Amino acid sequence: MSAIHEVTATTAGTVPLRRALPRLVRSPLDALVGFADEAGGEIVRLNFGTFRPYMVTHPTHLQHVLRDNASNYTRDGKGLLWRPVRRAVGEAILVVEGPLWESSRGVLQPLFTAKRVETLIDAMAAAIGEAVDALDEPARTGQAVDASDTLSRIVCQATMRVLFGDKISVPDAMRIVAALGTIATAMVPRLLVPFMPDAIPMPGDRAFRDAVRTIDDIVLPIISETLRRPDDGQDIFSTLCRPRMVNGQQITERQIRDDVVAMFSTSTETTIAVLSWLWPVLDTHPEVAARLVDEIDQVVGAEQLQRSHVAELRYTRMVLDELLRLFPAGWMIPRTAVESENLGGTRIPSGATILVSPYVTQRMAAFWERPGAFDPERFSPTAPRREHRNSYFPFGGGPHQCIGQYLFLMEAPLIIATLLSRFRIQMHGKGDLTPRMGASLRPRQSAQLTLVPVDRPRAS
Ligand code: HEM
Repeated sequence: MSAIHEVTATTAGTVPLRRALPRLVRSPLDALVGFADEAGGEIVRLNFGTFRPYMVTHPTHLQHVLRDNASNYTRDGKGLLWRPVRRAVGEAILVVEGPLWESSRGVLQPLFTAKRVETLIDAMAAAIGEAVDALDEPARTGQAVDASDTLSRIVCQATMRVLFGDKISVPDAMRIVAALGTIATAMVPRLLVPFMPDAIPMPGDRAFRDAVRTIDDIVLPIISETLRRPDDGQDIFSTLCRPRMVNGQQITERQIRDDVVAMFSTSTETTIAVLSWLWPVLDTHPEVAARLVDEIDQVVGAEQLQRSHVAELRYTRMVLDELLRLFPAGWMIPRTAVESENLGGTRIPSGATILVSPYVTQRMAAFWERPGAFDPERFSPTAPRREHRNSYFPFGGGPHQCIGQYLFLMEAPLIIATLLSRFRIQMHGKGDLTPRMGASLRPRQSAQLTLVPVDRPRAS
């Protein structure tokens, strides 16, 4: 029995509805961090009326939930919090547990190991370079570009090339990204009132349905075609369409569709969301911007970006680590307790909803100095070791740990370095670092950017 069980269990402290509600209405994300700070790392129960989840924030406790006793804290795709996500991605790797999850994870994971990702760097750098070429024209004419659209196009070109075998065209990929954006916004009312039955219409439902149809019209024909003509390609369609049995039955077209959509959404939305914070951060932290540009000038200069550059972009990586601390795309990780247990002195009843949030723990004063300050130095190799190592977990942990983390950590520096080696980027207006709550965390407004070409001869 671990130390976690050796104390007498008490009932979790509760944040009463009358105290929780006004703060949640004003600013839900600040409210969650506030409740966690006030509880000082103890498990706290949030009273949202009929929905009363337990928020687990201490690094020791969350490691227990996500990893050490993961089999007792399942994702329970049928649970309240998952319902809106399930309506979009159905039976996908992101939602289910058991044999179906094992089968999807088993076939997809080999595509994302550190070793395989390493082999994708040059193809990805080339695709990013091609997408960034399209910015030469607005840069030459001084026309502003929208940060979200620009990032979406770059990420789509890179991701469709290395993960989806160019089977989805970039314009179609952009339509899927837009549809997923609609879904993310349209599901917020249902995330806020998760106990509302599907049969009762809510704001956002129609936009949600239309967006799902847009996605299906693009991906279903590709799946049918790949099933008709199987090949040994290493892209996501070919991999998921290979025959495999789950629970004694052949995998269905619907299940393949759900995994394709989940993989599309995780591989694009997360990267776009995290990188969309770069512009407001650089605008409000000119010293970080200067150091980042300086590193990229030194390492990349006028060269075409390639594999050998990535390991040398050390400050770029520190900036990314800090972006992932303050704005982790997967900001909420819900679980359901299978059996009751005593977690760090608090009784967790069977069936309880558990909320683990990288966003919350990574901003708690108990574990981070000046938690709200953007300071990449925290991740410097010479920084003192963190007392609570597990207070940083932007990619989750345990059996469901993100399979895309190596890909992200390769792709994001390539995008930043390609852009900043070719342009000086000015953001219009003032950078605002307050996130908008949604399926992932994005700035409240997409930045408008002016790009000034860096004047130097381009090496071939
Ligand atoms: C900034 C980038 C990203 C962040 C912050 C992030 C975060 C996370 C987190 C927190 C989880 C755990 C969910 C849970 O435990 O329930 C997760 C799972 C997952 N992520 Fe990511 N992710 C990122 C990028 C990606 C990318 C690029 C891909 C795909 C290429 C990806 C694919 C997945 C998948 C498939 C899962 C589910 C794994 C499973 O349940 O077995 N993610 N991610």
